Amino acid sequence: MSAIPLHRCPDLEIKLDTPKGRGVFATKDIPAKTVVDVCTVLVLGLEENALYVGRTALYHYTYNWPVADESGKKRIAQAVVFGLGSMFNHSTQEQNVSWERNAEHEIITYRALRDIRAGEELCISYGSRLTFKDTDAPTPPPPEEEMEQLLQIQLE
Ligand SMILES: C[S@@+](CC[C@H](N)C(=O)[O-])C[C@H]1O[C@@H](n2cnc3c(N)ncnc32)[C@H](O)[C@@H]1O
Repeated sequence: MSAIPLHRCPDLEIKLDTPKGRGVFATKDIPAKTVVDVCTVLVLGLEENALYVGRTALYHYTYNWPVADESGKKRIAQAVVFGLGSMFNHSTQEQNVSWERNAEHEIITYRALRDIRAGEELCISYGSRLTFKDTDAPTPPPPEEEMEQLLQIQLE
């Protein structure tokens, strides 16, 4: 019988009313490299996702998952992640948690990328294609400043 050892850091809480909705926060300091959670996933069929799940709120909770279709061609399916994996918000600049897929065992392992202080939110990266307005995206410079920067580059 094969088995997957589970780890979940106990020093966490879900805050319900952040600008990103619910989010995962540290209640104590968490050292770098700590396994924060090991989550199982449910890999959706390619059609199942396109026809049904992609039209529901679950669409915002699934992860890309590599699969092979009937002809052995590599495709990207979607997977529903159970446990805290579905509660981590995205940060473009301040992610402090990494995630690693294990396609064979259908799990994702989340680890602290650095020391995380009590009170900090635990954020991962969703990649560059977001389906929502990022509340902590960097503010672009005002147009005049941008033009000045462009002129500077052209002069150099
Ligand atoms: C996987 S869920 C994360 C948990 C979610 N906050 C909740 O309350 O269920 C992904 C959703 O969280 C929100 N979210 C995550 N990161 C965000 C960010 N940087 N800015 C704004 N909203 C974010 C978006 O609504 C997104 O569709």
